[in-house]
Amino acid sequence: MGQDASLFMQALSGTKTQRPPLWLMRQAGRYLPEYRATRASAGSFLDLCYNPALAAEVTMQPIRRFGFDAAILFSDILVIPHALGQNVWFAEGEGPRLDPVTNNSGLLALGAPGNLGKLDPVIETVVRVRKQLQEETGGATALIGFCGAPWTVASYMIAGKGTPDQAPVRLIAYQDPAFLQAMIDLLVEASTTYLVAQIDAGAQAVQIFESFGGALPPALFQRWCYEPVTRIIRSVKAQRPQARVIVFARGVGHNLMAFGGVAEVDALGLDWGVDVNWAARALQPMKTVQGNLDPLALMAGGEALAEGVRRILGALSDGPHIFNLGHGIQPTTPVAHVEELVRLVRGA
Ligand SMILES: Cc1c2[nH]c(c1CCC(=O)O)Cc1[nH]c(c(CCC(=O)O)c1C)Cc1[nH]c(c(CCC(=O)O)c1C)Cc1[nH]c(c(C)c1CCC(=O)O)C2
Repeated sequence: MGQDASLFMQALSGTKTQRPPLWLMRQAGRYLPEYRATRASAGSFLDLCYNPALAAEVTMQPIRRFGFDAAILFSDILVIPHALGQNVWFAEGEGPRLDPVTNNSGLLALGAPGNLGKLDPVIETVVRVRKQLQEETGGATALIGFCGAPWTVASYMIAGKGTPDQAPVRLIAYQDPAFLQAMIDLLVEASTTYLVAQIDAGAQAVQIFESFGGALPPALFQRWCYEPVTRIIRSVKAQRPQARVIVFARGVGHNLMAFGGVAEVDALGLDWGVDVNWAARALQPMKTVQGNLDPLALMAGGEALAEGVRRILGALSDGPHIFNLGHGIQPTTPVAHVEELVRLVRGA
């Protein structure tokens, strides 16, 4: 079965499909009891990311339960700094922690961008998932690989944790742009190598998560979001033209138009702050759009969920559209609400 046989790949290739394909950002995770069970048996979160059998298992869990149209590789955006030699760990209940890198000597202590051997188990996970998808869905479910965008990953590398408004990286962007540029360049190179490896292992599409794009003032957007992300995409597409690329730049508003003008971008992710009627007019004529249900409408369920789904389908059904949330699913979301979402989107 060719890759265009899946609804998801058709939509990503610019086709308006009969119903929008559906998947959810962070669809493998703590809202699923079977994830919590596997996670408990794996050891640490990074142990789970680097265990191909278990990582493949949790990637498949939401596919088996909900029949989503795409699976997303189970890993994390912070495996790149980890592979480059930065100390990264996930403190229980606190989120990611890293030993901060704040100057050139810290950067020089990290490994070369081409040396990503630590990520071999993640690449092995991609191989396994693609095989399982082929066996269990006949290829009807596509496989998405991913990485974080350089600005978002750099914000963790510099601050050593998640920070309100990404103040540490923003300050460095003003105080020491040469250092930040060196870090971003390292991440562009490593991310490109990593995405090409995921594609070669079986990922049909890749998504770049610029989760903290909204922290960038307009004057800084071009240099720290648009340029690094576009460099990655152009390089990946030059090497693997068959791959499809989704940009999820959260909080950048009308700057999504900039990515709409990049020929190598196939789809634009819409966060829950984007007006879908604007997206239908301004973005969808250029690109497939993906999103943008508020994850809290899904958590709430009932009429809030039904109304959110109706509004999105009403605005975006005239062009290529992939149904998704406007950001990752929250851990306390009831599974029954996800089942309801699937029914609503499939019109069943
Ligand atoms: C910023 C970011 C991170 N990781 C990611 C982003 C970008 C997307 C976004 O903005 O949400 C991306 C990510 N993280 C994870 C995936 C796996 C695939 C999937 O989407 O199902 C993906 C695509 C697993 C994960 N990554 C993490 C978990 C939870 C850890 C656990 O199970 O203990 C999972 C399932 C940990 C993580 N990893 C990160 C944070 C902030 C946290 C802690 C917060 C949280 O727990 O949700 C960094």
